[in-house]
Amino acid sequence: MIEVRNLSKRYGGTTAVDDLAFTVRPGRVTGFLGPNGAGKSTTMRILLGLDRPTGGRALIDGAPFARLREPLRRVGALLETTPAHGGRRARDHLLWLARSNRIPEGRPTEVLRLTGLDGVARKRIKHLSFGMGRRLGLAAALLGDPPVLLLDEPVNGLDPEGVLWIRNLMKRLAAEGRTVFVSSHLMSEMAVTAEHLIVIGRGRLLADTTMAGFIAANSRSCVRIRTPEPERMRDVLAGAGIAVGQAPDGALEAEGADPARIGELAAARGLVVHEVALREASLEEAFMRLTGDTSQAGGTR
Ligand SMILES: Nc1ncnc2c1ncn2[C@@H]1O[C@H](COP(=O)(O)OP(=O)(O)OP(=O)(O)O)[C@@H](O)[C@H]1O
Repeated sequence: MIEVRNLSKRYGGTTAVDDLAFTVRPGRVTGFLGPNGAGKSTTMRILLGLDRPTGGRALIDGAPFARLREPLRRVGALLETTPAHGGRRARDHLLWLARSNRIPEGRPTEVLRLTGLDGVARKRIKHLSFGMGRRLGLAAALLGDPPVLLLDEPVNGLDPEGVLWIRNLMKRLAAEGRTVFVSSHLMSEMAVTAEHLIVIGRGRLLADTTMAGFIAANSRSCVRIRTPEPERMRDVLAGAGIAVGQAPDGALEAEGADPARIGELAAARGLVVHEVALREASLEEAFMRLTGDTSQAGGTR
């Protein structure tokens, strides 16, 4: 489990993380969202002992990273820039990591298979494609079979097959009972991957909730109506107390209305309708609504 307690980080006059507190639990994928400059990478770096907090604590299984014994067995991490020696062969890189962390020598072969890299195990890292490099980063993260995984933008720059593969891998790792904490800018991807969300803006916690709860709380669904008699439809709906707006393509839109009720009203007045469809709000819309006024990068105070 990951615990962030009253965490703050200042860089000179910039507050990157501001009294942040949340817990990431095992058994599900937790998405970490926030506009550019919200403090996601800073929080992840502090969790991994790569940066020191100005105040508060960031704990993995109850201890700060620096106090973890055999850290690769406790937490696996994929950062946007995972350093690896380009001249080294993929398998040798993993062997070196395994030896320096008392991980069994057979494990590199296992994680190479798990990440689909068996065929390139002997290639030098600098000759791997971008996607293969990401897979190697994941192989290193999984080397110690850790119960906690921290992944910073893992699907950035991957092709659709790579994106799908990482999505399924994250879900499988969570289903095995691991804590999977993943940051991403890709809302559509998070919507189908994460069950729980931590959303921050300007270093502060904005939401800590289930995916479904987040969308329900921060968005409004609307009913789309297409009819050859829009003016009459407007009047009928207005008479029933339903406010109607207009979509860019000319269709009518009724926020928070019930499609069945609209269908019944139209039928009662003999109105022709070509479409009455409920349009559920997306994670992206909910995110924009919540973070709208926090999305300027930076937090200078
Ligand atoms: N080493 C640093 N020195 C000075 N300021 C920094 C440093 N690292 C981050 N910041 C600032 O802290 C704030 C948070 O940055 P951070 O990279 O953590 O945000 P983020 O949510 O990961 O953003 P992005 O989505 O753009 O990656 C930003 O204002 C950034 O400019």
